[in-house]
Amino acid sequence: MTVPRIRTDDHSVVSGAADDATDRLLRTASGVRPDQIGGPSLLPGWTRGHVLAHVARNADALVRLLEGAREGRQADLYPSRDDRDREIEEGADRGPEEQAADLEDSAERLAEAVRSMPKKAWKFEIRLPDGRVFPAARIPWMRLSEVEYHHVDLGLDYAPGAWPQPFVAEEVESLVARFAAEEELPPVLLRDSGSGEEFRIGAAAGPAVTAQGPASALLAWLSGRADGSRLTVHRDGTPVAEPAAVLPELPPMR
Ligand SMILES: O=C(O)/C=C/C(=O)CC(=O)C(=O)O
Repeated sequence: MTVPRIRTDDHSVVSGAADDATDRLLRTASGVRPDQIGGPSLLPGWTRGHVLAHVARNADALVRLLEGAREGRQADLYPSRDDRDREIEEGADRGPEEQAADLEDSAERLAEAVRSMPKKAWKFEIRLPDGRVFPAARIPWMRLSEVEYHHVDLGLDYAPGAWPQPFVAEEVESLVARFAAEEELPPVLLRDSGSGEEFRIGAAAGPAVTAQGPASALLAWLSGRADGSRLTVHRDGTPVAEPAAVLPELPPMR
């Protein structure tokens, strides 16, 4: 089976995908009941309200990056990590209607910032404090990732199986690249049961366990959104009854 691909710096195509993802999230957000909003999300210590407030403030943070790129200067996503966390806390306790309205308004501000980017500004090189450097053209992918992962984090009806295939294919490769040389991580050979593709992560010594499943289930585990219990795991060729007890726990990105 050929997996459809998408270039993560194709800002025009990815912006369309991010808008579609945002529409799906808005549909979910507008159906959240008052008794659900303060309930736990899949992210430790965060309610669904924290997740929705974070996605709204992330749109504003990405507008700051886009404005900086447009003006040819480095901009910060957030004034500081403390400011980021404070804004999320402050927004977490709002009711579902206010959350959904903020999500929609902030997404519209981001869409407007994307629309007003001159062509050459997409090439501006962004430098993040963690040392990563990439063209502004990759900002829409940052947004797509935030929206897709955090939609699942709400722990409502949107599950990893709903992630679009092109998103899954790129993110699996990206997380495999991140974890491939991790000395602390026991080796795991991941096999995509749809395409047959294999990926290896973890550089610690010892034989690899194999974990097989649909690409979306591999990504759910790699991104810390699932414990791997939906994967078929073998150790030394023998099926493992409790995959979650054998697979290393990976941290959820927020
Ligand atoms: O690190 C990335 O690739 C993406 C980062 C973001 O989109 C910004 C955030 O993580 C945030 O808004 O907290």
